[in-house]
Amino acid sequence: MERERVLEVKDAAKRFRNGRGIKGVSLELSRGDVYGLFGPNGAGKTTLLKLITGLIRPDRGTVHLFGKPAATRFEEAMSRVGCVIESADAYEFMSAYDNLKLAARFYPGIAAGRIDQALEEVGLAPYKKEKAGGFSLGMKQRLALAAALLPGPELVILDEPTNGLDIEGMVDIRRTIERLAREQGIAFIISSHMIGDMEKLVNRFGILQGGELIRQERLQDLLPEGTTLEQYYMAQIQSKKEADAYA
Ligand SMILES: Nc1ncnc2c1ncn2[C@@H]1O[C@H](COP(=O)(O)OP(=O)(O)OP(=O)(O)O)[C@@H](O)[C@H]1O
Repeated sequence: MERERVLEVKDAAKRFRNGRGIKGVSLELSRGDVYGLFGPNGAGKTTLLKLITGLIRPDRGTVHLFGKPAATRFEEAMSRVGCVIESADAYEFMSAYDNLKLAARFYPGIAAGRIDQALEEVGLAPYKKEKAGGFSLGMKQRLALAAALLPGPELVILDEPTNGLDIEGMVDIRRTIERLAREQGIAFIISSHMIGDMEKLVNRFGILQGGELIRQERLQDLLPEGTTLEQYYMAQIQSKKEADAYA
């Protein structure tokens, strides 16, 4: 049976004044997919995520969320999406619970008890009364994820969720995402530089380079025996650089 289509980006382009941006990107995500968005610094990953969440408008192309055009049915579409883009900042002087209470004001009609449930889902329930200022980076990332989970989203967009985390923090976030995708069928799109770590998590991935999606694959069966995703990634980036040099 075909899984429900959660996101469809068609031929999206955005060019900034400095000539950078993204060029003709198309991608699709279905329920339960965990999609890794990889690429060098400045490749356009954050730009693409911002475009999906309506933070910037494309010059060209379309974004459909749950089968509906995001441009005209934005609020309806975004009520089913959670995102953490660019910063996982919390109000340091407030408790984890109060941070989420504040975030919950963006989602009218949220069920009572949802805050506790979201804290439970990311493993922060025992720390709910503690001030976020005393949290480790990993705990702050989990708190930001909890805020994104508040509306009970079907798609979660995460920009560099493991950036700056130690190994334990990375494994922790990865396991949380894995569980949410498996148990709740939530689709994730995650930008990251931590390719080795993401290999264990994603079922699909795309490589952005110079604003173009140069590769888009299903992880299963892709890698020859003994090859890591990191090696595959480096080979793709290198061959695009060589192709561009000869063009
Ligand atoms: N608002 C903006 N105005 C002008 N240029 C921008 C703007 N936002 C992004 N850019 C440019 O677009 C390019 C892509 O940036 P983006 O942040 O999407 O890359 P990224 O792949 O997320 O990089 P990183 O891995 O470093 O976070 C960069 O060269 C950046 O300078």
